[in-house]
Amino acid sequence: MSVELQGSLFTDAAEDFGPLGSSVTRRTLTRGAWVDVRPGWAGSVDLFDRLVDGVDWRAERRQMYDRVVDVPRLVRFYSESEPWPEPAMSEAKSALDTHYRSELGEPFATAGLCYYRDGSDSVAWHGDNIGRSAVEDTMVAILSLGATRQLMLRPRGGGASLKFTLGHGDLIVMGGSCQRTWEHAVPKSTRATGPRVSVQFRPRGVR
Ligand SMILES: O=C(O)CCC(=O)C(=O)O
Ligand SMILES: [Fe+2]
Repeated sequence: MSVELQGSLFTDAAEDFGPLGSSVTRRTLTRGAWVDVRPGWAGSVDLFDRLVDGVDWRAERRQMYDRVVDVPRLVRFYSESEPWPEPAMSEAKSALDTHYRSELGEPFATAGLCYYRDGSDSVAWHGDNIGRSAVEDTMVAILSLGATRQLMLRPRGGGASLKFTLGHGDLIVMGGSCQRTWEHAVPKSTRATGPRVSVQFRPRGVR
């Protein structure tokens, strides 16, 4: 490997998950909810490939009336007491903690991974409101890797939806009351769509 290449790799690695500082743009929603966006937070890592190949992905099943249906995506949830598969995930968490700790009042603790194999994988409208987020303000930070997909948000109970286009390395943070007053979804895409991995960081007791 040439010295020059080593140099550029070093530079790129140092740029991944850099301090969020003023690179984050906040959009205030209704009812005490907000969304922060930081495009291109992790542009240079090959974290996507390593997660796709290295994680023991599990099919998600969900009770729907009297049937159990497959949820069209693969998932893997890491608690805080379990080793995470990639050091880069811990680096991202550290940078998130540095930026949000005082506002959030606690560190991010868990990492949820979702693998959308193509455009027919999706997640339906929901709030991450299992646990404390059913009654408390909190934050859910999402690092999007791989193919570009839309994350939609809409007020719970009805109202116009907002579309956030998430490309490789983009960060979006849903905060305030967002998990209980708004819903989010990743709709199916009819376009030819490559695979995407979503990494969600949540505080303890929020799911
Ligand atoms: O794919 C995403 O970024 C969203 C995932 C999500 O909302 C969830 O797993 O709760
Ligand atoms: Fe969610």
